[in-house]
Amino acid sequence: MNQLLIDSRGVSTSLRFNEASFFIEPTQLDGHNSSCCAGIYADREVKCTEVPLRNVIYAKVTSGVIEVQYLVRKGKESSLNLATTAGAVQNEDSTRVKKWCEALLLAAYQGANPSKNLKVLVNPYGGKGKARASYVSKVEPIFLAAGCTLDVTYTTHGGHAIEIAREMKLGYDALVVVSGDGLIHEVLNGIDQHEHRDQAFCIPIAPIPTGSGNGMSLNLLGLQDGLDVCAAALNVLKGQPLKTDLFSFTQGNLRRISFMSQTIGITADIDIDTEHLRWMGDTRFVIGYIRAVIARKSCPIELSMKVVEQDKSRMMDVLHARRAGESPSPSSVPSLHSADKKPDSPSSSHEEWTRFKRPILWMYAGKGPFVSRDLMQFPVSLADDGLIDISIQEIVSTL
Ligand SMILES: Nc1ncnc2c1ncn2[C@@H]1O[C@H](COP(=O)(O)OP(=O)(O)OP(=O)(O)O)[C@@H](O)[C@H]1O
Repeated sequence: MNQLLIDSRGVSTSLRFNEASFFIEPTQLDGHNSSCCAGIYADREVKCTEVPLRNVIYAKVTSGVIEVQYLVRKGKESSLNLATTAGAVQNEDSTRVKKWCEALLLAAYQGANPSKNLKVLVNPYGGKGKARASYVSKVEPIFLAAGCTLDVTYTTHGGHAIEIAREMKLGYDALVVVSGDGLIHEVLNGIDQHEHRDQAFCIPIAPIPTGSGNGMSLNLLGLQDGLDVCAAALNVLKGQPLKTDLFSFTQGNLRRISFMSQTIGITADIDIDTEHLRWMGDTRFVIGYIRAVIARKSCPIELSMKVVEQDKSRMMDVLHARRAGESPSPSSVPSLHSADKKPDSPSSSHEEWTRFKRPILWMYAGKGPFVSRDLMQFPVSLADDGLIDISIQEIVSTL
């Protein structure tokens, strides 16, 4: 039977797991186990804690004391926190207890190694400036509990992450970026200059959301968990690598890699004009947007694009088919273009380009869906569809 009895702070407690969950359940002191997941123990309520196996971080036994660490929520809507159940094992031989811990870990990690080799970058300047505190108090304890090897660098200046990623050793299981999207942008551009660029691009990048927008984390983990640093740390340990498109863009002679969005007009100004409002978190973008819309600053652009789809309902059909697994993701990813290869231009290509030349308030191009919690800018975007989604706000008369 897959159950262990421990003495946890004077209370006899049963630990067991099945293929979905790990259960911690106080039992009767006389050793008679309650058979369900809630009951009456003495004159107080006995509660069984059910933890999804995905949230189990580690289990070990040392000198007859077992310790299981896992992430739990205090309430349905609250964020995850690291918790520990520990106690002396009752009437069990040590070999069986060791095997029980191994079996729990095997189920919780589905055979993967919990103890990962991680390169961690922390940007103390991002968002509200709380990255260092969040990392030390919440994220690092989770990695250490899982037995990870950590190589941590706190960035000291803008551009620092480019330098680190450019020189980075290969062989990390993941590159953990404790910041917002700006630092991820730097990391990708550093990797783009790496001596072994293709291999370096294969190291998964895992965001821990401590910036302002945190679009990448929201897109990976969803609205409930996208801003939860513990959920993001869990993703580092348990997530599966996901391939995503990158864009290359050139401004003057400078070529850069972009992963989320490029924008022109007031949406670009918002980011820059609200730098002094960092203390507000992502609310700074809402304030900036309202101010800019009232000012209605016109932006002249000329845009040439190869249009794949303009019909919104057909875009939704494609999205639903992918989500339902009816249409497969692209089986092979095109190889990376070298930095000196210029994309074809409207004048050099025979393919059909659509030209747009009217005054606008903003043009937003990229992948999503979210660029921040309040802005689902690219609702039908898929990570690997090979497309850049473009939305344009023309200036319309209010008369
Ligand atoms: N120690 C530092 N001091 C000043 N700036 C830094 C430092 N370390 C990194 N930076 C810069 O901070 C910029 C913003 O970082 P980050 O993306 O983490 O936060 P954010 O802009 O608040 O979040 P988001 O991009 O999600 O809106 C980065 O592009 C980087 O150039």
